[in-house]
Amino acid sequence: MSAEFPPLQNDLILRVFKGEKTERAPVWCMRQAGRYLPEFREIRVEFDFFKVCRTPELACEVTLQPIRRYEGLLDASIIFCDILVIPQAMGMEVLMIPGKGPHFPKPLDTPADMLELIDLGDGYNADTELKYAYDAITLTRHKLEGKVPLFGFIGAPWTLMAYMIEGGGSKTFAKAKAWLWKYPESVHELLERITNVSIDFLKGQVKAGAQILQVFDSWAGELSHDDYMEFSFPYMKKIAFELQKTFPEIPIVAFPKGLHSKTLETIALETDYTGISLDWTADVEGLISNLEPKMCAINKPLVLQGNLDPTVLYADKHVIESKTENMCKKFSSVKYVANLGHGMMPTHDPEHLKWFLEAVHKYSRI
Ligand SMILES: Cc1c2[nH]c(c1CCC(=O)O)Cc1[nH]c(c(CCC(=O)O)c1C)Cc1[nH]c(c(CCC(=O)O)c1C)Cc1[nH]c(c(CCC(=O)O)c1C)C2
Repeated sequence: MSAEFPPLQNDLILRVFKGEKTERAPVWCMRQAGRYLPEFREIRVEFDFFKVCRTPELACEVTLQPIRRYEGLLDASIIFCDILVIPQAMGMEVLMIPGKGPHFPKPLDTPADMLELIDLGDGYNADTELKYAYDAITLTRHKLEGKVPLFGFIGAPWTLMAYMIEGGGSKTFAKAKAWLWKYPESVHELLERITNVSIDFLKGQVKAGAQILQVFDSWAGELSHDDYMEFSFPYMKKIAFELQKTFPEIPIVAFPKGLHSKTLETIALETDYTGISLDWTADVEGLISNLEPKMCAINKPLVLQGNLDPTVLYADKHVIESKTENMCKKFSSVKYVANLGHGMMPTHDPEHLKWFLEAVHKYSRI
């Protein structure tokens, strides 16, 4: 399958995920395609958000925009899509309201509403329902001309469940968390169903040409360690297990945003994730000193990704450089992929991102 694609010219990030020491840290950014780029906003004037996701030529174009703009500075691309295409594929309506974010006109209110959800399966499967995403990935692999590898992604089951119940973003996640205590059996059924669709979707993305995968558990930090272990961990674990079983050569990264060291350690030690992406609140030095000997003992390299606070990109060049240098130093003893601790923001200045990328190139060199 991959033999049909142009040969890869920059495999830095793939080598890090294999546990190799590299000449410098590879770098990419979550939401590197998006509203902070004027060329993206131009496309969004004309096309609705999900229209862009569903039109392979448009999704490919916006995926390539940052690769073109930051020529030679980014070491990976990520397919333009959204985590909410899974709830859509399961039959829920999701709108993207400009300036506000995702909106579900009919969120799940009680477990009875789960009856209307569709499982991808016989006659209605991920291959047909999410074909647009696979076509976008295949087209993008060709159009990238082997410049950098392409990430595919999904949202973690807990994070998707939270959106499906809240109907959009939330400050407290009170509705989604109330389900955990009121309807634990239905919650596990729902998480299992989302997990199975997600596994099919990730496998389809790899078959279409994705070379690395990331699972975004953006709302992991809303759960205590014990609740994370009950309501997110088993499903996260199953996803990595199934993907590694089928595609052992494809790295898979977990981004469990907002978790503390104990839970992060459990993910590193007890799952098949190739790497863990950290946000800026993580205790990097503490995590590395505790975890590295334990990973050594199980013969698994510790690969970490992250974690500059995205708001640092509002600072001037000098501050961005010194914060990036400091970040690179903290991770220098492990296999490391530089990134932000969360996504680019619409009000970021594209020039400031360039300073960050250049600083990684400069300060992560060994
Ligand atoms: C650019 C963009 C995206 N999604 C949304 C936007 C902005 C909307 C617009 O253009 O109008 C709406 C869009 N979609 C979502 C949100 C978050 C809403 C909220 O805060 O609750 C918004 C504004 C939901 C979503 N969507 C995603 C996550 C996980 C990462 C994270 O935590 O930020 C989440 C939580 C993943 C995502 N979403 C996107 C990507 C593309 C690839 C890239 O990174 O360049 C990715 C990986 C693309």
